[in-house]
Amino acid sequence: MDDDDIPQLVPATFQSVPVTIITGYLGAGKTTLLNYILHEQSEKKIAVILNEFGEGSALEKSISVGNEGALYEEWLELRNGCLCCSVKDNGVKAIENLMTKRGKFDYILLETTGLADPGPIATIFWLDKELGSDIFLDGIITVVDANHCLEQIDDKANTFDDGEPCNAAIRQVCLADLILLNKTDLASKEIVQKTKDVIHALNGVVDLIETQHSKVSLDRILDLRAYSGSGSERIERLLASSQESQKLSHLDKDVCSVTLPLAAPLTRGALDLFLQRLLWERRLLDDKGDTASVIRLKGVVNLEGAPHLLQAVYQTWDLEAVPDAARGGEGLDRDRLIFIGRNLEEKSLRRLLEECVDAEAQPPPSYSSLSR
Ligand SMILES: Nc1nc2c(ncn2[C@@H]2O[C@H](COP(=O)(O)OP(=O)(O)OP(=O)(O)O)[C@@H](O)[C@H]2O)c(=O)[nH]1
Ligand SMILES: [Zn+2]
Repeated sequence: MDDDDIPQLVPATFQSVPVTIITGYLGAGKTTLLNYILHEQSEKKIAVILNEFGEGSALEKSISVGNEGALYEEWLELRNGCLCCSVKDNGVKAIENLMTKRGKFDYILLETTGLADPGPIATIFWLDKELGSDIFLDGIITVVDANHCLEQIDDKANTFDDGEPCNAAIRQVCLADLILLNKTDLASKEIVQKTKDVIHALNGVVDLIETQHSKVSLDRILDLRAYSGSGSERIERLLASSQESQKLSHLDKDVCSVTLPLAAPLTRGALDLFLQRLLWERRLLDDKGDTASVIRLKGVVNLEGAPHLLQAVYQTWDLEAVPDAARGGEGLDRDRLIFIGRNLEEKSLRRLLEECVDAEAQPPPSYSSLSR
C-alpha cells in the first residue's frame, strides 16, 4: 500500500491513543472479536497488533520478526477502510514504531496469544514513561469460552514458572476489566450460570457480557477508560460493584476478590508502606500460613484530604487524584480497596494495613528509647 493513498489529516496536536488488550484462552473467540470490531465500526481507524509474546521459543521468535523494517510492510487496508497493522512483536518496540504513524489511526487493539498472562504487557502500556503521552491502556477485555472456562480454570498445567500457581485462564479472568462470556450458543444454561458464579468469585468487580460469535455493542468494549480516575461513572461503578463482591466470594477457591472498606483516611506514607509489604515483600500470610499474592488491586482512597484512585497489576501500582466531582459527593465511608488474588483474607489485610498505619505514626526509635 502506498502512503499517498491515505488522505493525510495533520492535527495540530496529537491525541494520545487508547490501547485495548484482548486476551482469553485458546479458541475463546479473540480473533472473532477483532474481526467483528474492525468490520462493525467505521469511524475509528484501528491498528491491530497480534502479540506473540509467550514462553520460551515463542518469545525469541517474536523478537526476531519484530524488527522495524518488517513492521510497516504488514500494514493492510481493510474493506471498510480502517487500517490494520499485524505486528508480531512482544510489545513496546512495535508500539513505538507504530506511533511514528500517529495521525493515521486512533485506536489500538492488541490480541494476546491464548496462553499469555496479560499482566506484564498491560503494565508496559499502563506505565511506560516513553509511551505515556502517546498511548494509554484503555482496558483489558477477556474473551471466555462458556463451555470450557471451568475446566481451564481448574487446569493445573499451563502455569508459569514465576512462582505463582495460578494458570493463564485464572490470570486472564482476574485481570479483566470486562469479560465476554462467549460461545453461549454452545453451552447449557446451567454451565453458563456456574461459569458466571466462578468468574465473579474470582473477580468481584468485573463487568460481564454474554456473547455469541463475540458480538457486542462497541460502546461497551471500546473507550472504557478502566485505568483513569477522571471518569465519574467509572468510579461510581467501582464503588457500587465492590459492595457486591464480598457476597460472591463464596466458592471454594484460593483465588478470590476481597473488599476492604476504609474507615479512616490514610497518609501517603502508610499506604506506600502497606503496598510495599504486600506487593513487593510479600509479607502477608493467610490463616493457614500461605503467602498472599495480589494479581489486581483497585481502590478509592482518601489521602490527606483528597480522593485518589489506586490501581495495581501484580507489583506495579499507581495513584491518581480523583476530582471531587467524580465521586458523586459521597463521604469517606465509601473508600475501599478491592483485592483480587490468592490467599487473601479481609482480616489479615486489615491487620497489615493497621500495622503500617501504626508504623508510620510512630517516630523512628531513638537511641534512648532503644537502650531503655
Ligand atoms: N459456535 C460458536 N463458535 C464460535 C463463537 N465464537 C467464535 N467461534 C468459533 O470458534 C473458533 C475460534 O475462534 P477464534 O476467534 O479464532 O478464537 P481465538 O481466541 O482467536 O483463538 P486462538 O487465537 O487460537 O487463541 C472459530 O472457528 C470461531 O468461528 C461462538 O460464539 N459460537
Ligand atoms: Zn486468535
